[in-house]
Amino acid sequence: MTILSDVSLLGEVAGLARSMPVTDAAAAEAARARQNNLTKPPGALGRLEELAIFMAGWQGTDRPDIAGAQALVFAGNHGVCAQGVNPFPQDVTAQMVANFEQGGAAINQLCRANGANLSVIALELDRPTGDISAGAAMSEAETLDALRRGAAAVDPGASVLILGEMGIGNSTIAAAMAKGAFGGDAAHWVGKGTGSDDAGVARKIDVVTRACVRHAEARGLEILARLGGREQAAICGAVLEARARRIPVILDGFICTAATAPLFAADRRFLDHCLVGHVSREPGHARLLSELGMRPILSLDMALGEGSGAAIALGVLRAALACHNGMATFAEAGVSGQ
Ligand SMILES: Cc1cc2ncn([C@H]3O[C@H](COP(=O)(O)O)[C@@H](O)[C@H]3O)c2cc1C
Ligand SMILES: O=C(O)c1cccnc1
Repeated sequence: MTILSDVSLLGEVAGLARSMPVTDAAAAEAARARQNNLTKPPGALGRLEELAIFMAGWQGTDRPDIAGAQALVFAGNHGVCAQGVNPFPQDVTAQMVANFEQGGAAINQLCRANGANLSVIALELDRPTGDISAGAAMSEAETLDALRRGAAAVDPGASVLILGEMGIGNSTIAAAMAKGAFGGDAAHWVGKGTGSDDAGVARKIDVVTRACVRHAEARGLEILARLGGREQAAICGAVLEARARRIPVILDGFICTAATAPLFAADRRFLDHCLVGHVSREPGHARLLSELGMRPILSLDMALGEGSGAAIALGVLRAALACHNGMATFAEAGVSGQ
């Protein structure tokens, strides 16, 4: 059973926001009180203190744990590649999935280095979604199917969930989703992706502009069906399932964050349990984070995807919780307070 088991129409997803668990204010307050008693000047661990308190609220305990970290990378292919928006050939999606399975990608190393258990889920790579500049990416049934795949992939026992994506052409999809949710010029959302030249970026801007004109009436989860893709829908499904199970989520870069924009557009409370691991070099990401009111944990000039920035941020979260759970209080250590 997942949170989506009883959902048969996309329009029903927005209604789930009403019955979602919220952060446990008492647990967060107890964690804040503990932080203020630890042997350091108040607030001296800065953002690490806020991260520990955030984890406490979602896990519902003043001593949050991070032992079972799960990383999920969803892969999909996109019909919009027919528009020449991708420097690398579409076959690279499946080739990278094989590379993930053999342990050879950046995300494999970053999960190993930061203690996350990685699974890769390929979503019908031999059947790309529709070209968003010519029609809808997915039907309602296809969207629901990918949402369910994402929800089903979440380990109910995970202490934190890292999300990532792989899909050649999906920096164009991310720009279209961000524009669909927040408006603005396509040029504000489009970037080089894997290394488009100026002509390639101009093509991406044109495609995103045309797609958003075609799908101008899309709202909420319809943005996902019309302008998104399977890995984007699976990310949304995983975010929803994690929320139902009170599992905090770390989103990755521009593409992963943009995947969740339809949830935010449907009901902004859907992303309350999500952190953003890093701000990507892709210029639309900082703009998107400002629209979402989210502050990234890291800024490392990365533009990779795969969940890479989120996996590195897991290391920061681990450091935050090591201090929170392991430090002595002033009383325990016999250190004088103020
Ligand atoms: C070898 C390789 C590994 C990757 N890992 C993530 N991406 C990233 O690049 C893609 C998006 O960029 P664009 O829209 O320009 O195609 C996505 O698959 C994303 O995850 C990769 C891309 C490549 C080429
Ligand atoms: O920020 C991202 O998610 C990103 C940017 C470029 C290429 N792939 C992913």
